[in-house]
Amino acid sequence: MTTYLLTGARPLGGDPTDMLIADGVVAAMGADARRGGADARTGGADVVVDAAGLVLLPGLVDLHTHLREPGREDAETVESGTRAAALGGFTAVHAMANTTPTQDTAGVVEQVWRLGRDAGWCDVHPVGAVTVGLAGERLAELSAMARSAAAVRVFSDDGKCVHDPVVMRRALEYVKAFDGVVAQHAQEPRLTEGAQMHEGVISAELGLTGWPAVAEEAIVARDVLLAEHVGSRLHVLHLSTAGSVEIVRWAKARGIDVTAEVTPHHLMLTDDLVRGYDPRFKVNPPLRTAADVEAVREGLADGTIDTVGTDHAPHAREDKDCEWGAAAFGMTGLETALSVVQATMVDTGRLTWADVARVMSTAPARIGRVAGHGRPVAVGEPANLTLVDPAARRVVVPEEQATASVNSPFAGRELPGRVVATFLRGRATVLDGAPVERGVHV
Ligand SMILES: NC(=O)N[C@@H](CC(=O)O)C(=O)O
Ligand SMILES: [Zn+2]
Ligand SMILES: [Zn+2]
Repeated sequence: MTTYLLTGARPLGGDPTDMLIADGVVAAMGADARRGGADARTGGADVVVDAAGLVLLPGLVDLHTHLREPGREDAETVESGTRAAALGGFTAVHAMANTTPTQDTAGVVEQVWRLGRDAGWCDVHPVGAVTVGLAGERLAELSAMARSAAAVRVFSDDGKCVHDPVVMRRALEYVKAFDGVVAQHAQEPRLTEGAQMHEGVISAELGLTGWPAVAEEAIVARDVLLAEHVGSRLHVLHLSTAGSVEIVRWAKARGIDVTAEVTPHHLMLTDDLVRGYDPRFKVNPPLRTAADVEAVREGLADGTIDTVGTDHAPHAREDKDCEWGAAAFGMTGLETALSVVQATMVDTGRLTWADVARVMSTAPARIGRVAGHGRPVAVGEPANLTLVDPAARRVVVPEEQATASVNSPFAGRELPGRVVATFLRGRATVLDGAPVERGVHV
C-alpha cells in the first residue's frame, strides 16, 4: 500500500507536525514519522504532501446526502456523488432513501451499499425508509435492513414527513432494538399544501404560497415529546427556524435524546433571494429570514444543533431549468459544505476548527453509529482524514464540480477554504484538490 508523509500539518489545537500514513492507519506522528527510511526528506514514504499551513481534520461524515441511484442516474450516480463527497472532504456519507425503487428493503439498501463500496470514493451508509414507499402508512422492514450487509442504523422518509403520530411512535419504538435512530423531515403536510417558499413578508410581496415556520416547529415539538415518551433516539433533519432551535434547546435541557442538523444553505442564505425567481434557491425546507439564520448559527455554536448535514440534493436540468412553480426542491452541497461552514462559523469566530470536526465528523459518526470515522487524529487510528487550506479562496463554478448536477445556490460566489487532500483508510481519494482514481495509488 502507498505510504504518505504529511509534513507540517496542523492537527486540531496542536502544533504543526509530521504524520506518516501507512497500512490504512496513522502510523506515526512527530519525529517518529520520518524514522521509517534513510531519506531525510521522505522518511521512506512513497508520497510526500506539503501540509504547511493546512488544517488536519478527521474525515467528514454526512448524515444527509441524496445520491439518486437507483432511479435518477441522470441527476447523480453513487459514483459521481461519492466522488463529489471525497472532493468535499467526506470519508463517509449516508445515502437518503428517496430513490426509485425506494430504499425500503434489505435488497435495495444492499445494492446501494455495494455500489458505494465498488466506487471506492467514500463509505456509503444507506438510510432505510421508515415506511413502505415513503407513503407514511406501513412500517418498512426496518430490522431486515438493520441486519443486512448495509447494517442500516439511520431511518428516514426524508423528502416526506412521517406525519402520522402513531406510525412515528411505532418507528421510534421499533428502532430501539438495534440502536437505530429516526431522522425526521419535519413538515406538517396540511400546513404546507402548495407551499413554494418561506411564509412571510417576501412571500406576500411575491404572491407565492408560503411554508410557515410553524409547519416545521409543530412536528419538531410533537416528535421530541414522542421520543421522550417512548425513550428513543430522534434526529431532526435540516432544522431551519428560530422556533425549532428553541424547541430542541428545551428538549435537550429536559434530557430528551434528540439531535439536530442544520444545512450549509440555511446557515448562509435567506428568503429574499427568491425575489429573482431563480429555482436554484428553491429548497425544502425553504430559505428563511435573517433572524432564522442568526438563530441556527447560534444553535450550532452553543451545541443545540449537533451536526451540519449537506442535504446534497442534485436535480437534472429539466427539473430545475423551468419556472419557479414547476421546479424541484433541492440544492447540491457536498463540494461547498466545508467552505460555507468556514465562511459562516469559523471566519466569524463562532466555531473553532475543533468544533468543525465535532459538527461535521464526530457527531454525525456517533449519531449514525459509523465505526472508524469521526475518531481523534492519533497514532493507530484509521487514516480517515481531510486536509484543508483555510487561506484559499475560490469562485464556485457548478459545471466544474464532480456532482452530475449544476443546481448549486453558491454558483458565482467566492467562498473561503479548499480541500487539498482526503484519505480513506490510508488511501488518498483526493490530492492537490483533484480526485485520485483507484489504482493510481493503492
Ligand atoms: N431538500 C430538498 O429540497 N429536496 C430533497 C428532499 C429533502 O431533503 O426533503 C430531495 O430529495 O430533492
Ligand atoms: Zn428533507
Ligand atoms: Zn434531504
